[in-house]
Parts: sequence; C-alpha cells; structure tokens
Amino acid sequence: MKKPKLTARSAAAHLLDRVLGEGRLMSDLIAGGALDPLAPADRARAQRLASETLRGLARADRLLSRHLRKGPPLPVQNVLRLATVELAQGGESHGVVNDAVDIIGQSPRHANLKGLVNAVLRKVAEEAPRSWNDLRQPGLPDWLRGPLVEAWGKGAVTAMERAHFAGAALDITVKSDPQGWADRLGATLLPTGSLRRSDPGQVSALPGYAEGAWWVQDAAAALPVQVLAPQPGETVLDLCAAPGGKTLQLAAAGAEVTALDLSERRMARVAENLARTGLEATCRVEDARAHQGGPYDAILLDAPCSATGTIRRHPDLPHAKDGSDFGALITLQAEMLDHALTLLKPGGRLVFCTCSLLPDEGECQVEEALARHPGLTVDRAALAQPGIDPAWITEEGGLRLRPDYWADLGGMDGFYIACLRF
Ligand SMILES: C[S@@+](CC[C@H](N)C(=O)[O-])C[C@H]1O[C@@H](n2cnc3c(N)ncnc32)[C@H](O)[C@@H]1O
Repeated sequence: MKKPKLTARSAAAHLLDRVLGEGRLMSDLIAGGALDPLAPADRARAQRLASETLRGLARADRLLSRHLRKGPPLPVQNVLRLATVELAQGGESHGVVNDAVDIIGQSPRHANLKGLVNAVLRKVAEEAPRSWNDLRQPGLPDWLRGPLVEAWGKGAVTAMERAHFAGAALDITVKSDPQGWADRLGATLLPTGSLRRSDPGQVSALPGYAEGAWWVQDAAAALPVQVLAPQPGETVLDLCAAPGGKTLQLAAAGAEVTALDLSERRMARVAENLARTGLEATCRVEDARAHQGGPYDAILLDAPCSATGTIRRHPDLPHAKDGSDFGALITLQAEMLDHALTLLKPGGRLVFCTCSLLPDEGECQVEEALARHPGLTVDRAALAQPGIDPAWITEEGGLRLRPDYWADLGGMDGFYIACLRF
C-alpha cells in the first residue's frame, strides 16, 4: 500500500495526535525525529501549525461543537481543529479544507469520514474568521490554574493566559554588537539586551545563524547568566547545561566553563551549539549530584523543573502533563542545590534558576535552602542589571519573572532567579 504523503499539515496533525492522545511533549517528539522527513521550512511550518492549534484548542472545539453531534475519533478531531485554527487565522479556505479532507482520505481507518470533514469545515470556513475573536480566551487546565491562582491571584493568572494565547516572538542573544544585529535582523533591542523579532520565520536561514553570531534564547532565560555576571578567566560550572543557551553566554563572557548534563542526547546539542558559535566549554555527561570537580568561582544551576514558565512557547505542556511528576522535581532541585553549594570556592556565588511559575520551584526552594545552610545569603545586589524592574524582586531577594510582564513588548518566559553566597 502507498505510504500517505507527509506534509506540514499532516505532520502537524500527527504531532497533535501524540500530544493529546499519548501525553507526549512536542519537543521530545521532534527530537525523536517526528519531523525529520520534511524539508526545514515545512518542519518549521508543521511545528507552528501544531502550536497555534494547541493555543486555540478550546476555541476550535467550541466552534466545531456547533457542527458535530458527537465527537469524532481523536485523529479526525485533530485534523478538524488544525483546519479550524488555520481558517480562523485567515487561511485560504479552499486549500485548507481540501488538505484536511485529503489527510483523512489517506487514513484507512477514517477515510469514511471524508464527507463529514468536508461538510463541517465548509461551515467553519464561513463562521471562524468572524466569530473567532469573540470566543472566550482559552485558559489553563485546573491542575495548573489552581496552584497559580493561589500563588499570584486570579487577575494575574488571566493575564498569564492572555500571554500564553498570544504566543512568543523569536528572542535572540548575540555574542556582541546587539544594536548592529538588531538592525540586520529587523529586530527590536529589548531593555535587558536581548533582541526580539516578531516573525520567527526559518531561524537557520536568518543572517548570522550559520556563522554563529547569535543563538535563540528567550529574554527571561538570558537573565540568569547576567545575574551571575561571569568574568573572563573565572571557572564556572554550568550544571544542567543542555541545550546550552546559558553555556554559550558563559563562554562568550570569557569564562572557563564546565558544562554538565545528565542527558547524552541533549549534551550533543550543547556540543553542536558550541561548534556553530565557535565558543569553548568542557562538556561532561554526568548526574549533577555526583559531580566532584572544582571548586568553582561561580555556579549556574538551571535545574530541571515543571517548565510552566515556557507555555507561551510550548503550548503542548498543559495538555501533555498533569503535574504528577512535579513533587519529584522539587526534591531533585533541593538535592542539586545542596550538592552544588559544596562545589563553590569560598566567596563564590551560585545562581539558582528554574523556568517555572510555581513558588515551590523558586521562592520556596531558596527560603528552604537558607534554612538548611547557616551562613548562606541571598545577594540582592546581583539583581541590579539593565532592564530589571525592581518590582520583580521578591521578599527573599530573588527575581520573579512572569509571562504577563512586558505585556506591551510581547511578554517573557516565566522564570525564578536568585544569587546565593556564603
Ligand atoms: C532547564 S534544562 C537546562 C537548560 C539549559 N541550562 C539551557 O539554558 O539551555 C534542565 C536540564 O537538566 C538536565 N538534568 C535533569 N536531571 C539532571 C541531573 N540529575 N543531573 C544533571 N542534569 C540533569 C536535563 O537533561 C535538562 O537538560
């Protein structure tokens, strides 16, 4: 039998099937080769289509429910959702509807639903563009909304949901000459020194990518290294380094970097990124809790976490996860922090950060570390960096970043950052 043709749209539909059907993360599916048969431009398009559909899922389901008496099987529902979001966003209706019908027609199990898909999408094509913006803003699932409302209040969480729905621009960290690269890339220079380009396009085709003049990194994710302020020649340990955005910043600052990560596959990405940018670091595949090198002048601990601060960029996360693994992550973060503190030179500093919106993975970790380690202090002065709003500084002396901050500039990832010293 002829293999169905993989297109950006059919690949996007498969991604949705696995995120929504199997609870898989899109980044894992892509790293596992899900988009490899596509050309680079189609890979970027498939990922964008799947992400947009996940952001608009609740609205798409609302519109579709008006024309479906009972829910079709998940793969059919996903093709309908994908097409609905494209139509709502001004996609050319003939092409969108025909492609959706073709995808279903190529599925032996669902080809009999071609007529239904065609009929439903013709109605949606008329309705979606005009009613889309009147539909309720999609919200977070209860398992995550509850703890966030408890931490930040209802109004803040609604603002975060607005930021999640709006998605994220392409943020870039440059090795040098930020204003020059902003001009060349048609990007804005943000107050903290990152560049922001509203149209992500195909990243690898942008000027400066191949020669390694810059790398993709959310503006919030660039701040932990600014807070650590690595100096030329200092020994710096980057625990949990992969895929390496912060390793590149440390190396670009002239530090002698040891970059470590548990995952061999993810560590290969660090090596690729170092090679592309012509920067240097000693790379190790190791459990952060077992590392015995040093002592180091400075340590960056970008600990594994719920990643709930990155939902603007990873709209699959609330659908693929349910919070059940967060307790184990919180324990792991505390173990890593305790071990990392033993690797510091006297007078050295450690930046602890997580891309999480949950205080248990940020503010509480630091409060508890201070209670466990007599003499440990929080270095508030380290937070005095360009573009950092003093209102973001927390009671215990860390920095709380949220997706609803910088609303007029297009938001930022959620992060928690604190600089600790004995
Ligand atoms: C938040 S990511 C790091 C992002 C990275 N710092 C960057 O800026 O690109 C967390 C990393 O922790 C790694 N990790 C998880 N458990 C680990 C452990 N026990 N020891 C070392 N690394 C671990 C994961 O493989 C993952 O790459």
